[in-house]
Amino acid sequence: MDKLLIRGGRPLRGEIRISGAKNAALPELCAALLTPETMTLRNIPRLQDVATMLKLIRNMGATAEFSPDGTVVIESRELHFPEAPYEMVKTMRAAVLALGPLLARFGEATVSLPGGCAIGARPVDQHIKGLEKMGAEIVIEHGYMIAKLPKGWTRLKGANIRTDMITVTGTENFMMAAALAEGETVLENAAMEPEITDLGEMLNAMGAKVTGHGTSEIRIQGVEKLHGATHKVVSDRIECGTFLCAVAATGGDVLLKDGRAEHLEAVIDLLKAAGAEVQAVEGGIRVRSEGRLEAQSFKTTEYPGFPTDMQAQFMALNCIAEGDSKITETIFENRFMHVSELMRMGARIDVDGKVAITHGVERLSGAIVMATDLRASASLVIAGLVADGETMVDRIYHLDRGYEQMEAKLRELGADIERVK
Ligand SMILES: CC(=O)N[C@H]1[C@@H](OP(=O)(O)OP(=O)(O)OC[C@H]2O[C@@H](n3ccc(=O)[nH]c3=O)[C@H](O)[C@@H]2O)O[C@H](CO)[C@@H](O)[C@@H]1O
Ligand SMILES: C=C(OP(=O)(O)O)C(=O)O
Repeated sequence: MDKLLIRGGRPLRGEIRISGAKNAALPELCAALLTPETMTLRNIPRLQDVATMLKLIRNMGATAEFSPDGTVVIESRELHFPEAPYEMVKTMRAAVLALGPLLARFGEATVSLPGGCAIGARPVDQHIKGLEKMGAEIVIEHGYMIAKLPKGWTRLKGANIRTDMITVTGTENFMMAAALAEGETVLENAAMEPEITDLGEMLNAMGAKVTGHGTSEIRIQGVEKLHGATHKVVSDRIECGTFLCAVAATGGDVLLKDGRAEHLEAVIDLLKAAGAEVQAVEGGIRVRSEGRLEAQSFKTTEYPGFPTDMQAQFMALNCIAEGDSKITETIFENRFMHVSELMRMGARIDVDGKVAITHGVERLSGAIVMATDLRASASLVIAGLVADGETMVDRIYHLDRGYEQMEAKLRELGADIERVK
């Protein structure tokens, strides 16, 4: 199993390019199934989750060519197997995003229930309820959601859907299903993440009629057919935020090309309050930092609030900053798995339910630590970059799910980091 060996203590300098967003690429690969015509997606990141999604859609009968320049060309004229089997869903929850498009275009879908994961229970009840409001008949059998249209129906019907909480992939499933439904769908309490806006733009490029994406009320006027199109995946704000935290923690001066400051306001405001210099520049974001930063308290909330996917990385920064911080996780009930590993490196953290209090220490010391989920892994890498001596991060298959060439990018910036078997 691959591990990362990091010798800490080097500032980061230079420039790297931020990749396309995992959380936009995954729904958009599924959205390509909404048309029999050729779809071209550019700026697709080379990640384990993308490889799993491509395997999934090829398994259904679609063709998908991934070129070295990050372009994926997909054709799904017919699908002989509109299913997302457990084997694939268990390693990538986002496979649930196949449900909406398959049902909308083929009138049937069989998708494994994802089950819980390290960060929480993560049920998909809202996805099911919303699609049922559009007329879908969904039964749970043998761990699978088996969905079909009622007898005599050829399309889903538009509906008013108000979810009990804001759900990102739920909103995406409804947008894709509604694009081919009969009549209008109104999504209230919709997620507003930049990945939702990007999906809306892609659907519109395919001939869909989506308005309000990026606000809490999205309207989709269903059309009979969608056509082929080309779309460029938005840049990954979480990868960008992770590098911002890494530079703020180690000190240095880095240009993050293609980083979108307007998608990271909550994170950037907090980094500035901590004492880092962060500037939107033409074509990216420049971050500079020196000396010890001041710890910052924050609470994770839906976009445009502080993202839960950045909580672990900012916590690593707070651990070596001056003073205490209070971190409240409101999205997932079990997203502090990195705490005990950070403590093994000398961090001082108290956890009580959904609140973690960090007490800044002057230095961390390298240790063997274990990654438990994607962003927890990123926080351990940041801790390793500032720690004295060697840090070995084990189980980095989590990291490979969502970061493209993280160690190569860090090495380019001067970090002493290598992948070992
Ligand atoms: C592929 C992708 O885009 N993943 C992101 C997406 O995950 P994902 O879309 O799975 O997360 P949601 O926005 O759906 O989850 C928000 C909260 O709602 C709950 N919930 C959600 C759906 C449902 O049917 N029932 C229910 O109870 C979840 O357990 C969680 O507590 O948004 C999360 C929150 O920003 C991010 O951390 C993930 O990186
Ligand atoms: C939790 C995440 O992803 P997923 O929803 O794919 O598990 C993440 O990207 O931090």
